[in-house]
Amino acid sequence: MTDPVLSIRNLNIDYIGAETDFHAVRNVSFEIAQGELFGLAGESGCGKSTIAFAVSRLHRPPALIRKGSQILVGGRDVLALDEDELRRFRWSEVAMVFQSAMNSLNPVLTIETQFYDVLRTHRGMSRAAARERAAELLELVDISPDRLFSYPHQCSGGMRQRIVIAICLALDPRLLIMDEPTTALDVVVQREILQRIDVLRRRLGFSVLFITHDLSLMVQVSDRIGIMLEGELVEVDDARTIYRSPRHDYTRRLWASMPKLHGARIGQEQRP
Ligand SMILES: Nc1ncnc2c1ncn2[C@@H]1O[C@H](COP(=O)(O)OP(=O)(O)OP(=O)(O)O)[C@@H](O)[C@H]1O
Repeated sequence: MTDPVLSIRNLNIDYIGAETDFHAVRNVSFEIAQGELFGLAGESGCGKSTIAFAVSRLHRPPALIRKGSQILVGGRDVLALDEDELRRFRWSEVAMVFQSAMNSLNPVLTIETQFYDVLRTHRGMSRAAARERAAELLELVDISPDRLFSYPHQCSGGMRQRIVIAICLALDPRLLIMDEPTTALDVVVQREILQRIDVLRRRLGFSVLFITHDLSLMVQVSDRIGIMLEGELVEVDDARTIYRSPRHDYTRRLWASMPKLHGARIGQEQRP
């Protein structure tokens, strides 16, 4: 793989306890290429979110990244960034969409003002320029620019989540981390949002780290998938191979627990 967007090497993360420490992420290494959609799967508590938070340095005590761990984004050593560098790095290099992201919009501000806050703070944009850019970004996620003047409560859950994604894309990040981004939404809306992400990453070239419990959606949308078990990454392969010919017994059991797949992979539906 030439110049991966994300490179994780020997990542070890502990949760420090009063009596004992819990080794939540164990010697994990993987890479994500430019434009690649990488899915991370595994049972609840296996360490997926801990990795997602560490990549954007959003982990907080008691989480502690052990010495010897390495996280590079676009070749930069994320673990060595100081506070100023981190502020610039977040949003512009890596943006993160959480499960509850749609509730993270400020209820008393219009959508337009929320775009403006990000674009003014990070790019020094004027209100008029920010409005123009915000309208373009809303169109990317299939939302009419008229919505700029709505408040979050006037938008549906699916629309709010797409607005958050549009705000995340405002600064052209290299990597979008999506941790259970659509879990609170109904399945049709979930699929529509992932289809849109798939089209956008092909068009704009950003990479995606995608975490979900919806394994069939993950298989359909991902290029490669990593399987985690009790803090370790036990298998990584392209989505088709890992689904059809899993090597690890745990991966087999994981697939056995999910409903059978019907229909084409999302990316294939988009291709002519
Ligand atoms: N603040 C914390 N203090 C102590 N242990 C924690 C803390 N946060 C997470 N853990 C533990 O670390 C392990 C990994 O948690 P993590 O949230 O990364 O798992 P996950 O795979 O994302 O789970 P889920 O799919 O349920 O979100 C779990 O055993 C969890 O109990």
